[in-house]
Amino acid sequence: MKTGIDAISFDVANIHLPIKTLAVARNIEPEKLEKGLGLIKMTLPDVHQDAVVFGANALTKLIIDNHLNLSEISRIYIGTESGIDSSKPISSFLISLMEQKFGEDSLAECDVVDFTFACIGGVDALQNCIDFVKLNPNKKAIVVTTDFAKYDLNSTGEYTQGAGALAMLVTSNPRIIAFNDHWATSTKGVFDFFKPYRSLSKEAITQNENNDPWFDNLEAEIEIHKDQPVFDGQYSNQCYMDRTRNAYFSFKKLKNTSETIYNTWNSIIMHLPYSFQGRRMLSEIYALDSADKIISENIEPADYANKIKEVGKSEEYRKFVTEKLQPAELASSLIGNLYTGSIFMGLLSTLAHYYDTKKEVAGTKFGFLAYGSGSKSKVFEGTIQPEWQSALAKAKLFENLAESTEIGFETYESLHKKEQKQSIRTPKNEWVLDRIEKEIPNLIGARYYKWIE
Ligand SMILES: CC(C)(COP(=O)([O-])OP(=O)([O-])OC[C@H]1O[C@@H](n2cnc3c(N)ncnc32)[C@H](O)[C@@H]1OP(=O)([O-])[O-])[C@@H](O)C(=O)NCCC(=O)NCCSC(=O)C[C@@](C)(O)CC(=O)[O-]
Repeated sequence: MKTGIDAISFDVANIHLPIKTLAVARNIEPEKLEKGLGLIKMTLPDVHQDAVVFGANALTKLIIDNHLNLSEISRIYIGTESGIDSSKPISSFLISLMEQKFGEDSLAECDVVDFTFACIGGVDALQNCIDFVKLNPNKKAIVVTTDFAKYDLNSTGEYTQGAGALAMLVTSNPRIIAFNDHWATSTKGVFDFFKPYRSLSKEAITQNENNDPWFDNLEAEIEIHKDQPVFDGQYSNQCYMDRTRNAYFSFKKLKNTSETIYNTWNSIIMHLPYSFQGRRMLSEIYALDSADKIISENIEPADYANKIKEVGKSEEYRKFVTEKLQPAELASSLIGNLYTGSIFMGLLSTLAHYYDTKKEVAGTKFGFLAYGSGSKSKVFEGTIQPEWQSALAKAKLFENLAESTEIGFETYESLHKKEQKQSIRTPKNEWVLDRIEKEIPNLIGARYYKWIE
């Protein structure tokens, strides 16, 4: 019995700042962002959007486009690191919104929960749902990944921002991709990127040393949780590289093979915090696992990094990137980081590209290299199924991304600082954040959403 993804839908923020505009405003060479990191646009939520809204919209599309009968859905598992409440998971919001739209108690027997492990939470949810469906082949599960990758203004993460969600139906005998049984993991507890609760004294708030506009409305000593992470960019790259390399070679061990695994993969789908992360990180694995061992096992550690750099710049590696990685990068360049959704957007981008260019990939294997800060990598593979094209006929990924509304730098900053009060786009056929309760004492902070026809 095969198990995997039967249908995919998505909802990404449909307003964007061109990366060139940001580069000029921040005095960064545009070529560094465009040609060095592969960035074209950066998406961000409108006034009425948050992680619940993106997740609810992707899930609603999945249900409607695939005529799903909700009584058949046994699980809705969410991957997210943009939780809006420390107790009530995003899945609890999604259940109430779906019941609002599709009928009271329509999901009353469905198990729901959020998985948080930075960007890899969606892969954890998927693996869990796959195992569940393997044990219960007649049951169906849904994985939703939803996030807003928000970074501080002027930080090195700023140009990698993005927002949106994907929803995936997990079934037996899936139409899109069936996953093979080996899932390799590499874990190490590190502080490369995290979102701690920060204690702020009254004095620190008054001084506001970093001129953070967020402090303006704070008066008392407070424990705050900011959407923006604390991170060390270059160290996070090192952690990404170490975990994915270890997981990749564990995967080889699990498969008990000495063959060059990436050569057996038609496409490689990696977590992409920005478009070119995969190509910048994979050269090491490429060199280490090449059939003719580009790097000799006896190489001196000092020469090792230089050799990897050399390999990364070689014509052969460039060809490899164009063939196996580039299709996954296309959507990332136009969206930015989706955190938990990035790896699945890479899958959708690859398939949408092959769909649009009429390339048949049924029967080929795709390799996945997932990463989440903190840190964990998982490596696994799947085989594209014969019905993948009909299952994705409604996706229209690149047409949808082309309709995104461009905003200027001032609007971007005012959205980022939450000073913008009026939505940029008029919502239609979608969920929106209606209000956040401020008046009723035991409901302060409760968030209400509504469907706009
Ligand atoms: C990712 C970094 C660190 C990049 O940091 P950075 O300092 O902006 O860029 P860089 O110096 O690392 O690389 C710039 C590249 O542009 C090139 N360049 C320079 N100038 C030019 C030019 N004129 N023309 C053409 N190319 C140019 C330059 O040569 C270089 O390419 P390379 O040669 O190394 O391949 C930064 O954006 C950052 O801090 N981002 C936030 C953290 C992050 O994304 N980390 C990634 C790994 S961790 C992860 O993926 C998990 C995460 C973040 O998604 C969170 C989660 O799990 O929840």
